[in-house]
Amino acid sequence: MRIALVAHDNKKQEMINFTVAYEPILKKHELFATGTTGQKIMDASGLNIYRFQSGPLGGDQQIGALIAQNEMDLVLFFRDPLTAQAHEPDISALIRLCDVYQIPVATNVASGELFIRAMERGDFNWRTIIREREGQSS
Ligand SMILES: O=C(CO)COP(=O)(O)O
Repeated sequence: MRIALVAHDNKKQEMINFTVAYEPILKKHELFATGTTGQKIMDASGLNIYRFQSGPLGGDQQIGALIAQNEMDLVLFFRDPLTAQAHEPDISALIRLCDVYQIPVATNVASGELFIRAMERGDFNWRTIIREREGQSS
């Protein structure tokens, strides 16, 4: 599974705690993140993460592009709902694309935990099937 990890500044510590706690599961997957989130996770854990640009500099859009190409399976985006973000349109666009392509997206740590456990149980194996099928037809 390809997993995108994104956290706004006030949620970065939650994301770090989350990824450290679930490192044994996460390390079995291909991980992507926006710039600062990815750096902080790598500093705190042994996880290897492909980092895009920082969110305000286009990182959310880069993740959105992978979703539009059907190359992302799960998005864990711990949003800060109490702080205005200069790149709000990019954030909305990323979440919108998740809905367009029916990609599971968790916007807080509670739903993130449910998703990670579901993934470990194999509940998201349908994503692999869809990706392989679409890969063959294109
Ligand atoms: O702003 C973000 C997502 O909208 C996150 O970006 P950073 O991980 O670079 O802080």
